[in-house]
Amino acid sequence: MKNLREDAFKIIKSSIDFVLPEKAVQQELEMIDLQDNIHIVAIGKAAWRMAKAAKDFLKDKVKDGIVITKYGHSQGTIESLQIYEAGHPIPDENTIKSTKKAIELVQNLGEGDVVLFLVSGGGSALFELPVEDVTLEDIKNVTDMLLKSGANIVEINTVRKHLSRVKGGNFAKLVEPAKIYSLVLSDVLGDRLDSIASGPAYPDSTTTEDVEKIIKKYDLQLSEKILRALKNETPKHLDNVETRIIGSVTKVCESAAKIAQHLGYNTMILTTTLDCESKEAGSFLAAIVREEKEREEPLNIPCAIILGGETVVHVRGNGKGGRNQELVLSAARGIKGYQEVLIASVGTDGTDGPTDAAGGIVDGETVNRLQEKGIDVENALNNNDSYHALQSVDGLVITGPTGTNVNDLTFILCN
Ligand SMILES: Nc1ncnc2c1ncn2[C@@H]1O[C@H](COP(=O)(O)OP(=O)(O)O)[C@@H](O)[C@H]1O
Ligand SMILES: O=C(O)[C@@H](CO)OP(=O)(O)O
Ligand SMILES: [Mg+2]
Repeated sequence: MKNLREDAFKIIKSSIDFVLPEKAVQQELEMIDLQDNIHIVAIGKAAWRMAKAAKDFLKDKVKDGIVITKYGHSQGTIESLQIYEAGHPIPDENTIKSTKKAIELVQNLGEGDVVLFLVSGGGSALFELPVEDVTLEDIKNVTDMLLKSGANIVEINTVRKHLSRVKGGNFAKLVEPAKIYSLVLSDVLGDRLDSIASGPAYPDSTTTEDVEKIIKKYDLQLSEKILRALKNETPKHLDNVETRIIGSVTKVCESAAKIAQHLGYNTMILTTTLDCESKEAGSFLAAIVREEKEREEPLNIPCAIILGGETVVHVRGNGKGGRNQELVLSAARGIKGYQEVLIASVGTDGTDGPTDAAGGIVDGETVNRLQEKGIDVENALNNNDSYHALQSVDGLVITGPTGTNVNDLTFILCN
């Protein structure tokens, strides 16, 4: 007899453990021969763990360095490195303060120096110094507007890159003539290096024309000042940078598949690029569950169907939630009444939206249980209040910050 819920938590824990950055950083550093005089700059939600792994491996070759991560994401001191925490997903004063420290650290380096740049998602909010005339307040407003617009991360970062002195390849320019060796943990679908953390050390493929299209598409109401600033073009060629991707959503899906198989499920990775509206993704997943229960297609039961990606939410309500929680709550509607089924979805970074949950988990009884509590699913979805709905039926997945960040893992279990 299978315990789907127990298995789901095993799959979540083990597959996230598999994509913690330590091993990947060390393996990459083993393959390259970095000289002395290394300066570490680590940004993003996985920055602390990446920097710790690099320092433990390179030891005294590291001259100095800086870590800029999200609040609650650092785990103590690392010898020779300055550690900072700052605001995410909206940047704050500490973002600017620590970014200035990072610039100080690299701006007078010479040709013999190497910056080991450890990049992970979250970097856009944590690493920022706006172009002239643009204030932190402006950046906060634009970020908030973009995050709620339903724009995907590539579009969001296209705009952010054109308002920044460090994003879109600009940081690499500040590091010249020193070299940059970048190790990147990808949380952008398709591993677009100029989008991950807004590509501070990668030639930017987006242009001011792309920015104009995005402003129109999402009807963004921006001031004259911001529109003027957005005319800044980003570097398209960089000569001092080498880049390697050391982890992505594919890895977490592969590891989830392995664990599910080991637990006795017939397993399939359906996609690693799920990118539609969260609610629509939920409806689609419910349709797959029904197909399994009615016809055992596409897999024989017991089965695990795994998806990776990053859905989007057009936030219109004033509730609390995240894209994974919204996805599963939406899915719960379409699997109502089915026995021995489950749908789970989590952010591998351990935080889904501005909540303390990594994501959510629902089954065929979720909607009935919500009704018993007096919660209407449609109302909760319309108000983007998936967190409180799921909380009332023990449907939240809480992991705390994981120290990695490779997008979202979603899966179905059917028995
Ligand atoms: N109440 C809500 N319900 C659903 N999604 C939300 C809500 N509030 C914010 N979000 C979404 O959460 C996203 C930020 O979540 P977060 O997990 O920090 O993203 P990431 O892990 O990609 O940094 C925003 O893009 C926004 O669309
Ligand atoms: O920093 C960023 O630009 C994005 C993508 O890399 O990460 P997150 O969605 O975690 O903020
Ligand atoms: Mg993201």
